[in-house]
Order: sequence, then C-alpha cells, then structure tokens
Amino acid sequence: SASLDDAQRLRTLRIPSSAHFSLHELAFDDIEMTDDDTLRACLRMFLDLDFVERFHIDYSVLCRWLLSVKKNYRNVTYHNWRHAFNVAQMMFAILTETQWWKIFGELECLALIIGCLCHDLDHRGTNNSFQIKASSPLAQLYSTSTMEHHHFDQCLMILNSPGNQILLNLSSDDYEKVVKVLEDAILSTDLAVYFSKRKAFIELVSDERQVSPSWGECEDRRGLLRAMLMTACDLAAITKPWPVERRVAALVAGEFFRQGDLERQNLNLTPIDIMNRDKEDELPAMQVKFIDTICLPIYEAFAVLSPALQPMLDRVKSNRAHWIDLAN
Ligand SMILES: C=CCCOc1ncc(C(=C)O)cc1-c1nc2c(CC)[n+](C3CN(CC)C3)[nH]c2c(=O)[nH]1
Ligand SMILES: [Zn+2]
Repeated sequence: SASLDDAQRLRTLRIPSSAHFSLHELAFDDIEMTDDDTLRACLRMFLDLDFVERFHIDYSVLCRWLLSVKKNYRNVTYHNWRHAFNVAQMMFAILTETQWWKIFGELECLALIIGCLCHDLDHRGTNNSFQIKASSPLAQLYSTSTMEHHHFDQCLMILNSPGNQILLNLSSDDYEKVVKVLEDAILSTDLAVYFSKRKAFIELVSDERQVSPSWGECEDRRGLLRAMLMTACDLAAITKPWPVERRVAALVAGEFFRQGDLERQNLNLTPIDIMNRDKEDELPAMQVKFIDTICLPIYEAFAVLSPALQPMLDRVKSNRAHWIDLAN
C-alpha cells in the first residue's frame, strides 16, 4: 500500500473543478496531465458524485487508497494506471452526461467507479489465453476469466488494507452490495463475458430504446447495462479523436507484440495475428475488423439508449475510416 507521506502530500493539494480537468468530456485526453493531476481528478470525481459525504469516506483514507491503487498497476505499455484512470473518467462522463447515475443510485455508481479504477490491477501485459498457455500461477488459480479474477482479488486486497479502507463506514448491507456489483463489474471486462451478454443487451435496447426510470427497479436490466458500460468504457479509446486513438493503438500494439515475442521465445508458439510482429503492416485492417466485430455493436446500442452518446459512435466510424485509409 502507498506510503503515509505520499497520502499526506496528496490530501493537502488543492482539488480543481471537474470543468478544469474536462472530466465531463467524452473526448477526454489525459496526455497533458501529470500523475498528480490524475489523482486530483479522481478525488474530484469522488467529491462531485458526493461519495465522500454519502459514504462517510475519510479523506486521507481516500487519498491513500487512490495512491495504493495507482501503485498496484505495473509499468506495462498499455494496461497501466493511465488506462484505468481513462476508463474511470469515461464512466464518470457517461453516468453524468446521460443522467444514468439516477437509475443506478449512489451505491452502484460507487461500485462502478471503484471497479473502473481497479479493473486491470496488477496486469502483466499478457492476456488470459497467455496465462493458460503458460500455465501461469494465475491460470492455476482461475481457469476462466483468469486476469479478471486476479484484478478483483487485488481490488479487494487493497480495499481491506489498513489505512485504505474507503468502505469502512458503509453498513454491512451496503458493503455486501458494493462488493457484489464490484465483482460483477470487473469480471464483465473479460471480452468473453461481453460476448455472452451482448445479444441480450441488443435485444433489450431494440425493445426499450431508452433507459426509463423503471430500470431503477429492475436489477437484471441494471446489471446488464452495468456490464455493457464496463466494456464500453474499457474500449473507449476507440471512440476518441483520431490523434488519441492512433496513440493508444500504438501502445496496445506494443503490448500485444511483446506478448507475441514471449509466446514465440518462451512457449515456442506462433502468436495470433494481432500479436504477431511480422504482421504489423496488417494492423490497420485488423483494427477495422476489431471495430466491426467488437466495437460498433456496443456503441450503436449506446447511441440508441442515449443521444448524449452519439458523438462516441460518430468517432468510432471516423476512426474506422482512418484505419481503412491506412489499410490501403
Ligand atoms: C491490432 C493491434 C494493435 C492495436 O489494437 C488496438 N488498438 C487500440 C484499441 C482501442 C481500444 O483503442 C484496441 C485495439 C485492439 N484490441 C483488441 C482486442 C482486445 C480488446 N482484441 C481481442 C483479441 N480477440 C481476438 C482474438 C479480440 N483484438 C483487438 C484488436 O484487434 N485491436
Ligand atoms: Zn482494461
């Protein structure tokens, strides 16, 4: 867990407004931000969502918890603290721009924001299939959603570490609820889970066309929407302006190609195309396929549910056009 004087220093910093950090922007870009800025922006999100008051979160414990979460991300090319921070900011922007925070209520919103910040904790820059192929200690612990179970485990470990217990003052009932939503949210970031739930979500969206207040009473619908929200935020770099998407794609490629190298060298296996450095020139075409098969369906559904999210779908389509240009 983070050191006391790091937390002491963070708690004395002034916290600018969400407008100052552009935290409500769907096109948000963290490139100009220092690590201190990202931590202050997280404090701003907790303050603006009224979590500190509502859940009696001790402010220095919140600072220590944020620093511990950030510390438990590794220095890998893509799945690092900045990715987690960007996913949490996207969740904040969507919940507020669509007003869906009213449907979920404070408890589920708290779980979603914590879930985003923690959803890739201790990622090693290799995916589930690598764990299985390498029969890593994690694969021996969890045979399905290997990494996501580990991320959830790490999340709970930090939440229960002395000085980091931001949920300490919740009733045991509320604590149980937050942990259940948290587990579901983090496990939902496994694309396999997304594929298993997507059909039901698209059917629900075509029937309902919008998130009506009645969803506040329907646990199943809220659970499905939370799961899809996690994926939409996890992949949200694809919805950003082209300069951002292009920069992120280079980071993802760097991490994928390193896994491909490990598979070749250590496991004597031929990596899948997106992780195969020898197929780097096919990257644009692979991105188009990724957008068509994985991204468009979910952002189309979200644009139907809320007009506020239409700009995300528009940018996925314009990024697709850029990748098509690069593919020819
Ligand atoms: C092509 C590789 C480098 C660039 O790749 C990217 N760059 C950026 C983003 C983004 C979200 O902005 C996303 C990607 C990106 N991500 C991909 C993922 C994980 C979500 N998968 C899985 C593996 N499974 C297929 C077996 C589906 N295929 C991807 C792909 O082709 N591209
Ligand atoms: Zn992620």
